[in-house]
Order: sequence, then structure tokens, then C-alpha cells
Amino acid sequence: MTQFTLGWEEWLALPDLGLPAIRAKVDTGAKTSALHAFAIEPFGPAEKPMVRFAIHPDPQDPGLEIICSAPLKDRREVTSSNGETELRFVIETTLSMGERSWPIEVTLTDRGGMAYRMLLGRTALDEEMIVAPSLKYQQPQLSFDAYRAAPRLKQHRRALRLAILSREPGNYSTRRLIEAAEAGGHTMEVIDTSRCYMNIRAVGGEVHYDGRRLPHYDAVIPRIGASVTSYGTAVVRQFESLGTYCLSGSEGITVSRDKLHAHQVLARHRIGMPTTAFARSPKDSGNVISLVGGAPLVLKLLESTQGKGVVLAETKKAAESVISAFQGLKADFLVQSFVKEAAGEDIRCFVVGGKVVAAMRRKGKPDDFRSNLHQGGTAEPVRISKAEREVAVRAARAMKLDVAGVDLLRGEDGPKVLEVNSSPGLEGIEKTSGKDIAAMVIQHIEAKVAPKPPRTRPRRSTA
Ligand SMILES: Nc1ncnc2c1ncn2[C@@H]1O[C@H](COP(=O)(O)OP(=O)(O)OP(=O)(O)O)[C@@H](O)[C@H]1O
Ligand SMILES: [Mg+2]
Ligand SMILES: [Mg+2]
Repeated sequence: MTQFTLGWEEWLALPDLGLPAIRAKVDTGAKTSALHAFAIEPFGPAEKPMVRFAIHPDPQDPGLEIICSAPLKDRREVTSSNGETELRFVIETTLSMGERSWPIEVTLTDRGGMAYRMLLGRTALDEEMIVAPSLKYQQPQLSFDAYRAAPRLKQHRRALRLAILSREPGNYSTRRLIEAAEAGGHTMEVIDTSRCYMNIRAVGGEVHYDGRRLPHYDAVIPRIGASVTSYGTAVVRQFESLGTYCLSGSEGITVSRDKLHAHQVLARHRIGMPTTAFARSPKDSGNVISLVGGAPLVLKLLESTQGKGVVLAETKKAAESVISAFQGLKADFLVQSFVKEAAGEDIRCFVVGGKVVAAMRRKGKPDDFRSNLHQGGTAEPVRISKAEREVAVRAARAMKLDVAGVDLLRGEDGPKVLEVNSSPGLEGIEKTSGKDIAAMVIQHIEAKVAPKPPRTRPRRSTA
């Protein structure tokens, strides 16, 4: 075997941690190796514990911060060179130097002031390796520029710590998202939205749950039920202000839940929809009916879901009596022209990251103009036109939603968007399309929270 010589200072890479270049001090006086990490937090299930930490690989550049995660191997008492004993997390990872790669054990310690981000101890060295104490860089030199170029090469995939905000841990969508996250090597915790409590302040706001502060999540998937929209979006806003990526933003959830607001936003973006009007005073009932072109027309309670507050009025008389009933209940509603040619069918386009990843056609019961599955409708896969695809993507974007269920009707003069759902269910769409939509959602999150290409700067001498 050829001799492998190391100087007292060497460049190395820790590819499993997404660290392409680290300058290390080789210290044969130390037994274990150490990596100077901060914000060290264990996470994950007891059978498969993980640890998440951050590191500034370049001691000269505090702006370059990389988040790493790794399987947790042990916790161990380590005595450092200054004689202090510290309980440290231990991970195992691959070290690459020159043409060689081998597994090493590394302890994590928060000593950011150290000039070297890594100390290579003797247990990380093989028998045939020689350390030349008076020499440096016996192995190829690397550069911190690798961090500026890396994201464009192969994206490093690290285990993410994810949370889903849901009051229904057992429902199909929640279960599938957990499965997909775990299949991708991530962990997913289910948090009951209504049990989150918060302190609100400019700096250092927190989210608490069951007596403890929630840790930092790489991303949060809000699946907020209509009954807790207001509180739920406040929780989402709190996560947003902590800098956590939320799959559906608070603004998107709020707007999409309010039919009036949603239609105004869609109209502003020139997205086709049925002619829509609204009024509050009983004096204007006749006026709004004529605004949408008279009967037949559709009346919708603003907070309706699952088609429950959606009524078809075949005649002007019927429309007037439903309107007066709604007004009597002090319920806000909108009035919409009836798209007859849609014939009780609507199209659900499932949008992920600016693309329609699946679509289905839903058909109501034979005597129902509503196509909601909750009203007993059926669904089947459907091919959608280019115009439909475009309008669905634009509608999701107008609502500022990365993941959305866009419902549209096939009108005589093109697609007409009915609504944009911020937490679209996965069951119907996965079963009809046969696609793993949950995995697509997780992949979208991975792409979103992967380290951004750090700003480019003139190259600095690193020797
Ligand atoms: N203007 C319209 N013309 C024809 N059919 C309509 C019209 N508006 C709604 N429908 C039918 O009624 C169904 C329910 O309407 P809509 O989606 O607006 O209500 P919803 O209560 O928000 O339902 P969900 O949120 O569960 O999808 C639609 O899927 C569609 O089939
Ligand atoms: Mg709805
Ligand atoms: Mg609908």
C-alpha cells in the first residue's frame, strides 16, 4: 500500500454532512476528532436518533452557515485540551482527503472561537498513515469557494426536521406525508395547531407546545382545518417570523379561505372565473342578481367547504328567497353565474411548486350540480388542456401558494376557477392518479430548504 502522509494542517471534506471543504488541524495528541458546531439539537425517534447542528466552515466568514444533520451514534464524556470535561454528541461520518475516503467518529462541540473548525484525532487515522509534524498540506488543498459552487453541482441532501400542523394525526393526508418524509430520510412531527401557544416579540419569538419550546424545524406543513383558520394562521405567522419555511404561507391560507377575498385576488390577476358579485344589504338583492345575469345562479356562503353552503337557484324567485334566508342568518355569501355546461363536473388540479402534478375530474351524484366528493361524488383521472394547466398554475401563484388544489369548471369560453385550496387532500388525487403526490410535496420542501447558493465574492487567499 502506498504511504499516505498528512501534515499537521490539511484540507478535508465531509460529504455526508454537505461540507465540501474544511481546514483541519491534525492532532495526534487527541484521541477523538471534534467538529466545532453550534445550535446542536438532537431530534427524531428514540430508535433512530438524529442530531442537527450548524457550522461556519470558514472562520473568516460568519455569513457562511451550513446546517447539517446526521444519525446520532452516542453521547460521551470528552476531556478537551484545556482539561475540561464535556458531554458531547458523537456522530459517524465519511471523511474524504485526497483520493481516500474512510469512516470516522466525530464529536460535536461548540467552540466557535477556535481557528480550526475541525480537529483530527488519532482514532481517525489508519495505521499506514504518517503524520509529518513539520509539514502542512501533504494532501490536495481545497477552497471555501466550494460552498459557493456546490449548490449548483449536486445538491446535498440532508435529513430534515419537519412538522405538520394538524389536528388529525391519523387522517390519510397526514399519514401519507409522514410516510413520504420518512422514506426521504427525514423526520416529521405532528403538532396540534390548537395546542400551540406563543410569545410575540420582535426578536426571539417562540412557539411552545405542551410545556416546552418547540425546536427549530426546517419546514412546517400547515394543514389547518377551516374551524381554526384564524388561530392556525397566527401559528403559521409565528413560524414564518422565526424564519421557518411554511409550505403554505399564512397569507395564502387566509386569502384562499375567504371566498370573497380569493375571487378579488383571482380577478386582479385576470384569471377566468364565473361572474361573481356580492352585497350585504337586503335592498341590493335584486341588483346583484342582475349583475351576474339573472337566474339560474349559484349562491355560496363565504365560509363554505365540502359544498355544504352552495346552493343552485333555478329562478329569480328562488334566488331571492335563499338570499333573504342567508341575510336573516346574518351569513355573508356571494352570487355567481351558473356554469351550466360544466354539467355537475369540476376539475381538481393539484399544483406543486408551479406545476400541475396531477388532475382529476369529479362528478356529482346524478341529481346534484355540485361535484364535491363529500357530497357523494366520484373522481377519475383526466387529461387537462394547456390553458387549464396554465390557469391552475397562475391561480396558485396569485394566492402565493406553493402547494394548492385548484378547482375549475370547463366553461364554454375556457376554464373558470372556482377556488384554490391551501391544504388539498391527498386521498382522492393519489388514488385516481396512482401517483405518489406526498413524495412530490416532500421533494418540493427539500428543494426549498436546501442551502441557497451563498453570495459570490472575489476569491480570498486561504493559505
Ligand atoms: N358557478 C358555478 N357553476 C356551476 N357549478 C358550480 C358553480 N359553483 C360551484 N359549482 C359546483 O359546486 C361545487 C362546490 O362549489 P365550491 O367548490 O365553490 O364550494 P366549496 O363548499 O368551497 O367546496 P370545497 O371547498 O369542498 O371544494 C363545485 O365543485 C362545482 O361542482
Ligand atoms: Mg372551498
Ligand atoms: Mg370546491
